[in-house]
Amino acid sequence: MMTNTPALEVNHLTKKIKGKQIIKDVSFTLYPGEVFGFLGPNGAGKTTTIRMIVGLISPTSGTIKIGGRNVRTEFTAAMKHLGCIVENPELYPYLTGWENLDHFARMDSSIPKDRLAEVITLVGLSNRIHDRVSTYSLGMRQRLGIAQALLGKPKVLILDEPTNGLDPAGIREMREFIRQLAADENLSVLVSSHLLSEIQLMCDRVAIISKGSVIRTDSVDNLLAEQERVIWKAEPAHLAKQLLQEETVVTEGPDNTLITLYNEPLLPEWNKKLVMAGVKVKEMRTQLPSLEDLFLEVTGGETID
Ligand SMILES: Nc1ncnc2c1ncn2[C@@H]1O[C@H](COP(=O)(O)OP(=O)(O)OP(=O)(O)O)[C@@H](O)[C@H]1O
Repeated sequence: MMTNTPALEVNHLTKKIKGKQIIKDVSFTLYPGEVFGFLGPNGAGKTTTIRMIVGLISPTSGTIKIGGRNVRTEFTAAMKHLGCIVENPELYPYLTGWENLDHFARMDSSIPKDRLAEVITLVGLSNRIHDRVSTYSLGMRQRLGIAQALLGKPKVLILDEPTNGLDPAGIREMREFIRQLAADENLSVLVSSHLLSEIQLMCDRVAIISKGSVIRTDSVDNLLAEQERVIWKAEPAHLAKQLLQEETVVTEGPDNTLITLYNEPLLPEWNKKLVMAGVKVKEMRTQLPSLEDLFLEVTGGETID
C-alpha cells in the first residue's frame, strides 16, 4: 500500500500569531493510500496546521509539500494535488447534488465532464444525486462535499472533524467510506479529530498534537498496545466479538477472552448491547497499563475522549 513517495510532507512547521507561538516545529508525512489521524484536544493546533496546509494562512517557518510541490513556492501546482473540506462544505441546498457538482466542475476547466459520474459513484450517491441537497441527511451532504473535493483527482484529501454532528450510524458509515476511498483511489487522507475512538477505527497512523507540538507519531496498533484495556469473558464469544466490533476495536485474548480499549463512558452501553442480544457477560475487568495512561501523559494532563 505504501510507497516511498510521500503524498504530503510537513516539515518543521511553525506559526506565530500576535507574538504567540501557536504551532511549534510540527513535522509529519503521509504516504499514498493511508488514512492518517491528526489527534489532539480542542485548541491543540489542528485547525491552524490544516489552514497552513491548504494555503489559507502562511507558516512563520517550515515547509509543506503536496505531491512533491511546495505550497509556498509552487502554490497552484501543490493545490492541484489537494482536496479538502475544512469547514462545512459549501453547498447550494436548493440545487440538486448533480447541479452542485456541475457548478464546481465548471469553475475548473481541467476537470473532464465524465469525472462527475466517477466521483458520484465513488461517494455512493448515485441514487439521490438528482434530488435537492436540502433533502439530504448530514452524512449525505458530507459525502457530496467529499465528491466535490475529489473532482480534481487529488492525491491528498483533508477532512477536518468529518464525523462532527453525525449520529452513531452515520459515524460508522463515514468511517467505512473514508477507509474504502483511501484504498480504492490510493488516496492519502488526513483526518483531524479530538476523538480517540474515531481515529483508532479509521486511521493507519496517527500524530498526537498538544499545545502546538506533535508529541507522538505512530501506528494506531502501537499506540493501542500502550493503553489500558478491558478484558471481556462472554459467551458465545464470536457473537460478543461481532457486536463489540461494531462499537470499537476488538482483539482476541487468551482463554477465549476479548480485549477492547478502556472507554469508561461507553462501557455500560456495550455491556447492555451484549446482554440484550442474549450474550452472557461472565466477566468484565480492566487491565492496568504498564505505563500511565498514554494520553494523559503525552498531553500533560489534558483529556482526550
Ligand atoms: N488568529 C488567531 N489569533 C490568536 N490565536 C489564535 C488564532 N488562531 C488560533 N489561535 C489559537 O491557537 C490555538 C490553536 O487553535 P486551533 O484552532 O488550531 O486548535 P484546534 O486543535 O484545531 O482546536 P479546535 O478543534 O478547537 O479548533 C488556540 O489556542 C487558539 O486560540
